[in-house]
Formats: sequence, C-alpha cells, structure tokens
Amino acid sequence: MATMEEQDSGLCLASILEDFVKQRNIRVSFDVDSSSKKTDETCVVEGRDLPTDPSDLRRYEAARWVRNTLGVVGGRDLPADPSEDDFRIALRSGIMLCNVLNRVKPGAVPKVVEAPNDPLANQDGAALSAFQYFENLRNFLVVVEEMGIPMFEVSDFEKGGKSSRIVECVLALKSYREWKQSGGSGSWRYTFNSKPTTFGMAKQYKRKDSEEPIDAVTSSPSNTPSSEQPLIDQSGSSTKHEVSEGTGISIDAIVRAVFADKQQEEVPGIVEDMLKSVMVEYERRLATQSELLQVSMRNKDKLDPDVLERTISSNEDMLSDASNEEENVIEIVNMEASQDDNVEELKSQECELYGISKEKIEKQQMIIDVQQTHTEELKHDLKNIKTGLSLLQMKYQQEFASLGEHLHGLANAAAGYTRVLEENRKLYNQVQDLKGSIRVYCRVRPFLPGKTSDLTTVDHIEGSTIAIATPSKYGKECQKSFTFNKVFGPSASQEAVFADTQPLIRSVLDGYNVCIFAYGQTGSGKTFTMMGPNELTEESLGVNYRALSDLFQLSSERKETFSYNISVQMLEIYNEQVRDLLATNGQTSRLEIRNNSPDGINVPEATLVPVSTTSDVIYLMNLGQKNRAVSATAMNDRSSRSHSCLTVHVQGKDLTSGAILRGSMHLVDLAGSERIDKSEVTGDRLKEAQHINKSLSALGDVIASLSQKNNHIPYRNSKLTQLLQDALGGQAKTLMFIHISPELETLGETISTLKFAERVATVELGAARVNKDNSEVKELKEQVASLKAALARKESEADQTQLPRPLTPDKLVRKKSLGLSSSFSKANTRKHNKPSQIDDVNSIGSQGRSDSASSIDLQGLVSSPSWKSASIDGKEEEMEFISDKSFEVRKIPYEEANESDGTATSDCSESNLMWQLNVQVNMPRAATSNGSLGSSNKLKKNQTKSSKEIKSMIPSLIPAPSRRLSLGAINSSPAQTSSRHNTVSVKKRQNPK
Ligand SMILES: Nc1ncnc2c1ncn2[C@@H]1O[C@H](COP(=O)(O)OP(=O)(O)OP(=O)(O)O)[C@@H](O)[C@H]1O
Repeated sequence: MATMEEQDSGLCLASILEDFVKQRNIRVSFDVDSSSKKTDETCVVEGRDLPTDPSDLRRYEAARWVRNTLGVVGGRDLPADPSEDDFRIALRSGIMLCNVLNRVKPGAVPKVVEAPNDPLANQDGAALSAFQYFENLRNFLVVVEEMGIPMFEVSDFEKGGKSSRIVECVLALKSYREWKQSGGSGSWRYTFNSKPTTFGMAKQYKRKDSEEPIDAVTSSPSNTPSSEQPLIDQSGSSTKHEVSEGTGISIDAIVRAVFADKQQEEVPGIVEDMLKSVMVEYERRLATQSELLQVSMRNKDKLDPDVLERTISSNEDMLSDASNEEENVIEIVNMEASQDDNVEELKSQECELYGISKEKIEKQQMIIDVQQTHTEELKHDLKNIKTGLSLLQMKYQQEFASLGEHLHGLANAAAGYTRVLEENRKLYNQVQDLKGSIRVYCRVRPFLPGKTSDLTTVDHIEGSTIAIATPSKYGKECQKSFTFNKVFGPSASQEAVFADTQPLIRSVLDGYNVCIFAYGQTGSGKTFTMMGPNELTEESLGVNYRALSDLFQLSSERKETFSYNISVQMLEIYNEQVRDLLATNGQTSRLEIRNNSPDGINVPEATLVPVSTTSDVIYLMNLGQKNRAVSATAMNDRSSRSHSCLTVHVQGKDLTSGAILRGSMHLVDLAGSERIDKSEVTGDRLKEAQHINKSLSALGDVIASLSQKNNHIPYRNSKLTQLLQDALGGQAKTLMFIHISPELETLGETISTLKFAERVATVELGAARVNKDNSEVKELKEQVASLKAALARKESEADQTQLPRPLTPDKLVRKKSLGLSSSFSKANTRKHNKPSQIDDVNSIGSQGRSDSASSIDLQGLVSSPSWKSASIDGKEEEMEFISDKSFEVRKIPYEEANESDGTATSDCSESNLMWQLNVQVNMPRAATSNGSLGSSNKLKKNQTKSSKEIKSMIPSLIPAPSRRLSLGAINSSPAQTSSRHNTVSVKKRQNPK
C-alpha cells in the first residue's frame, strides 16, 4: 500500500517535473536505466511546440471523437484540434463527457447538470456552476471506474493539470464504444495504444468490479490512485522507477536528464527551482481544493437538495463512522490499558500474596491435594456403593417377587388351612353330637364403657382356643389355654353368636330336645347373650328372640309338610323355688318339677303360652323380665339373682305320615357364678347368693358325675339340676355358653369358669334321639302290650297250678323275635308281688326318654291312679309310681291324644323304641339301680356293663307322673285362639289335680 502511494505521489511528482522541464525548455535526454530491462525505448523531447507530439495527436483524436459523437451542437465548445487548455476548458463542465458517456452507455449518467443559458446567471452562479460541473465529473468518473476505463482527477482540469489523463480516458471510452459497436461480448479490456506516441507504454486496465463510489472531492492526489493501483497491470514496467503516466518517463530519468549536462555549481539552483515548482504546484492544488470546498460550503443552500443531502449524509456517516471507530478504538485502547492495569495489579497482588503467604498457600495446596485425593477416593467408593446398591436392589426385587409368590402360596395354604379347620370343627362337632357331648361355647365380654382396655385377662383367641394371661402367682405358666367348640371374642356380634347356635335350635323342630344355658360370673354377659342389652335393637336381640323367630320362620317354611304348635314357659329358680315368670296374677306360686313327663313339660303348673309371632315372644319376654328377681350388686347394677329358664315346647305333625314330633328347648340364663365374698352382699342378698352358689355347685357336681360316668348323678340336689335333668342326662342336644369378663380383677372367676367349662365339655350324654311316634311304632307297642298280657295270663295260670313250667320253644321264639329277655319276663312275673317291677319296665321305657314317650305310652297303658297323688318330692314320686301298675294296652291316636282331656299322649321315636327294647332285653331289671330288684348275682354280673352305660341316665329312669293336660287343651283355649291372631294371651296351666 505504501509503495502504491509512493508510486502515486511519484506519478504526480514526475508530471510536475515534466512540466518543469517543459517550462524551462530544458532539453532532456532519457537513458532508460539499464537495470530496467522491461523498456528499452529512448525518446527525445524536443520542445513543447513540436508539431508531431504524440500527446497532441492523441488529444486531437479524442477531441474529434467527442465532437463526432456529440454532433455539431453538443461538441460546439470543443475545437477539432484543441490545445491543452482548450481541451481542459471544453471538458471541464463534465457536460460533454457525461453526454458522450450516455451515448456510449445509455443512461449511465441519468441527470447531467447543464450549463445555465442566462449569461448573468452564469456570471453570478459561477461558483454554483463549478459545483454542478463537479457533480457531472463525479458521476462520470463513477461510471467510468465501473467500466474499467482509465480515470483522471478533477484537478486535471485545472490550469497545469494533466490533460493527458483526460485524453487517455476519452480514448479508452472511444475504444470501448468501438468494441461495443463491433459486437463485442464478454469482458472488455482497454489496451493502451502506443502507436501515436513514440515513448508511450502499453498499459492494460481491467474493469473494476467494485460498486464502491469514488469520492473525488475527498480524494487527495496521494489517495485517489490507491484504489486503482492494485487493478493496474503494469506488466513491463519497472517497479523501482517512478513513471510519469503521460510520458512513461521515470522521475529518476528526468532528474538524471536534467542534471546530465549541468555544471556542479548549477545543480543547487536547479534543484531549488525544481523544488520550488513542486511546492508551488502542491500549494496551488491545495488552494484549488480549499477553494472548491469553500465554494461548496458557501453555496450549500443552493445546491441540489438530493445531492447535498446525499453528500452530507455520506460525509456525516463517514465522519460518524470515523468518530465511532475512533471512539471505539479509544475505548478499546482504554480497555486494553485498564486490562493491562488490572493484570498488572493482579500480578502485583499475586506476587504480594505469594510473597507474604507462600507457605500458607503451599499448605493449602497440600490440603487441597489431600482433599482432592480423598474426594477421588470417595467418588470411587460412591461408585462402588452405587453398583452394590443397584445389585442389592436387583436382588431385593427378585426376592420380593419370589416372596410375593411364596406369600401367594401361603395365602392359598392359609385359606385351605382355614377351610380344613372349619371342616375339622364341623366334624368334631358332629363327633361330639354323636357322642352326645355337651357343646361348649365361650364368649368374652368387651370392656364396659369407661373401663380401660389395657389390662385384660385374655391373652389371645385363636380359632377355638382362648389363652388367658395368668400372673405368676397362679402358677409358673404365664398363660393358660382352653379349647372349646367355639370361642367368641369381645367383638362377636349377637348375630354371629346365634348363627353358630342356629342348627342346634332348629333341631327342635325335628323332634330333638335342646338345652342351651348361659354360665358365668355376674356381669360377664349371660343375660346379654340370651336376651340382649336393656335397650333392645334388632341387632342386639339375644338368642331367645332369635331362636323363636327362627322357629317361626322354619315352621312357616315347612307348613306344606308339617303342622307345628309352639308354646313357651318362663320359669325362674329363686332361692331354690321354681317361680312362674309368666304368671299374670302376680302370684308366683311354688311350682313342682316333674322329670320324664310324657310331653316334655316338666313343670306342668307353669303357664304355657302358645306363640306364633315374634311380637308374642317379645311381649312374653318383657313380662318375664319384669317378674324376674333382680337386684344391684357390687359387680352388676342389675344383677340376676336367680336362674331363669325359657322353655319352648314344639309339637309337630307330619301331614303325610301322621307322625308326631315333639321337641322342647330350654334356654337358661343362670345366675352369676361368683363367690359370695366378692359380691359383698349381706342379709337377703347373702341368702340369695348362697342359694345360687348351692345350685351352681350342685350343677358342678352333676357335671362332674356325668363326666366321671358315676352310677349316681345327684340331680336332685338342687332345683336347677332337677330342671335341667332331661337336658343333661337325657338324649338332648346341650349347649353351654360360658361367659368371661376381660377385666383383670375377675381373673380368678374367669379361670374357675373356664375350668368348669372344660369339665362340662368332657361330658358325654349319648347320641341325641328324635321324639317321634309313628303308626309302626304304635303297632309294635301294641304287640308288646298284648304279649305282656298273654304272658301275665300264662303266669297266673301257672301260679294257679303251682307247677313251674319251662318256657315252650314257641315262647322262646317269640321272645327272641321281640327281643325280650327272660329276666324281663321274670320282672313282669314278679310284678304282682312286687309292684316296683312294673315301675322298672316303665322306667326302662322312660329311659330313652329324651321324649319320655315310652313312659307316657306305658303310663297310658297302665293308667296309673297314683298319678294324682304323686308327691312333689322326687323319691316319693318314685315310690308312688312303683306302686302303680297296669298293663292295659291302649292305642291313642294323635287326634285323640290332642283332644283327650285326661289321657296322656304317647309319642316315641322309632329309634327310641328300639333303644328301649334293647335296654329291656339287655337290662331286664333296670330298676336295679334302686335296689329293688337286686336278687340275682349272676344277672348283676352279666349286666354290669350295661348298667354302667345307663347309670348316667339313672335319674331319668325315675318316672314322672303323666300329666293329664295336653297341648290340645291349651290349643283349644282362648289363649291359643287369640295367639293365632297375633295377640298374646297368657294362660296359667292348671294342675291336672
Ligand atoms: N357381648 C357384649 N357386648 C356388649 N356389652 C355386653 C356384652 N356382654 C355383656 N355386656 C354388658 O355387660 C353388662 C353385664 O352384662 P349382663 O347383665 O348380661 O351380665 P350377666 O352375666 O347376665 O350378669 P348377672 O349375672 O348379674 O345377671 C351389661 O351392661 C351388658 O349390656
């Protein structure tokens, strides 16, 4: 770039020197530097008036072409062979140049500033015109530059300017036009035509592609060519020599030529002149420039607004750009400086710090290094842990999945186990039933409101087992387990309790005797189970209500096949007295218990009320509860001071076979079993408690005897055991609900209750039997009766002859077929002498008594007169009954039994009868137990086993007086009639006496 500027200034300098030589008419000989091999031309300038000056020739050529192109008018100001000044002045306005250019390239300069026509205006606006001309020249130069045509400077139009460059420009334009007219295509290149000049050098110009306008105004002689210089292909020119553009002569050559023939002492003067002329030229040019600028500033307002605006804005832009750039540069320089400052500062600080705490830094660096090492180790550990964790997670998931499978299997197994347990329980219960065991259900009362539930005697309940937590003072064990048929926890509902009892209850309708009694200490929930709470709701109804309601429902379901009569009694044993709770007259007279009654009504004097609806039952229950003896104790504010018994009697007739089924159910709510000292009672309460305890201990004795299968069962030790004799000793289905309280202070009672219940569970009563009487059984009974009669006849005949006769084979066969033993004959044989023998038979008949039917049958046959005089004392009854003997056979159909007013009905199940017959065969002397027939030792031996079997039933062998009052009588009573209409009427049963 610098070289180019130098070259440019060199060009200017060369032209100045050239003019200097011309002005002084100095003859100069140019010897081209031998080092410059590219031009070996030698020219001799003879003087400015040489007619053959190639520059003149070229100027003429240019002028002529312009004139030709513009025509006479357009080129009128330009002479055909103009001098340099004429040429410059003619073209100075730029009008002709622009017009020529527009001819060469139409529309190249759209707006050419024309010369004003008014000569005055021309004079006044000389400055304006100069500016407008400048506009034309600038537009021209812009286009020319784009076309790749050699350019000139605006200053070349000034006096002393280089017109040769203008000439070259015009000739290049001419060349371009010729190229165009000759159909030139592609890119045009101007070739300097060296022919007209002897020392011209061929220069090649190529078209500049740049669109950037050239600002000729601002371009200085040193600047303007700089943009062109790189485009000039100066092939063949020496780069070391400054070259005069017009002549192609180097400054060096000119200077050498000038001084070639000069004396030493002339040189300084010439140099001085030369420098002066150079200085003058430069000053002139500067003055021209400044003049132009001043003119342009003065005429600013009169300028073309567009041009001015463009110029100003462009200048402003440039200026602002420049200033911006300058500012930016300054800013950058400042920033760099400040950065440098900062860096310096930091460096100094660092150095300072470095100097001050180098040790510290080293220490810290060490710590950092150690920490980094630790961090790395920790990272490593963390990675390991993460890996281990993910492995564990995977393992855990696998184990979890397999655990899920196991759990699933276990759940299935558990479900199966529960099913099996349930089945086992059912089977166990069936076995128990077959054995005739007393079923025992245990129920745990929940804590009463207001009592803490932290301390409980119940450790846990699992299935049918209850574990009681026992403190060490009760033994080494910390807990004691008891297993029963069923255990109900504190949360068991009344419905759930009943559900397990329902099948048992329903069997009443099938002719079974059922006994359910609730046992437990005061306040343990006996009344709650049997009746319900004081405030009854549908959910809280106890077993009693539910049982009757269920019986009603079942009977109505069976009404197509069976006709049922259901009636109830409510009794209470208070201070060892039996009281009628349904007595409407308020008098609860002392009632007698008669076991083995033919119709199962053991307390015949008690009010028997037929019922058919639940509302009947509720009414009666309320009545019974009102009459019940209750009082507050330390343990229960409404303690039952008595045993209460709701007895349900059911008689059903099979509508197809005519068979009679008879069942009864005792629902017993026992008085509290607690010890007296605990209930803190005195006086009457003490007496009550003593009676209660006495009766309960009697019950315990009976249970103990039954479980030990003793010969003698002490039923008669209390009214309670007497009342429950049928249930405990007969072929009844018996269920005992034992109740326990969860409170810790009741632990002693709880343990003794559970132990008692355990004993009860061991009692085997024998399989329950249905109380059924059908025609076949009746027939058999008749046969038995006729046989007995015939036998008696024969025996009386034999007695008359006093000759003992052996049994004929015929008799033996008959006996065998009937299953009667010889001993039975003997017993009957002795009957006349010892009336007790008849009683024995009757006793045997009643032995299978769950229904007492056989005894009734026989009693019917016997038609005992001693009935009416039967004592209330059991033993007396026995004795009286023994004296009663009759073998009259009577057939009593069901209707008759129902309708007869004083005849005992006979009902006995088939199986029962067969059982009786077996007993008769095997135990011809059932009365052995009372010792009346104990004469034969051999017989005793043979019968030991059998008598053992029946010993447990001995009390039931005690005959009960047959009642003369039948259900038929009750049914025909107004009470029954009204009950059919869902009203309850209570009828006190009359003593048959
Ligand atoms: N299973 C139970 N659920 C809720 N409350 C119960 C339950 N069992 C008993 N109770 C309540 O406990 C209290 C005592 O019960 P309940 O009167 O039935 O005892 P009890 O054994 O009959 O007493 P007593 O021998 O003095 O007659 C009552 O308030 C009763 O409502």
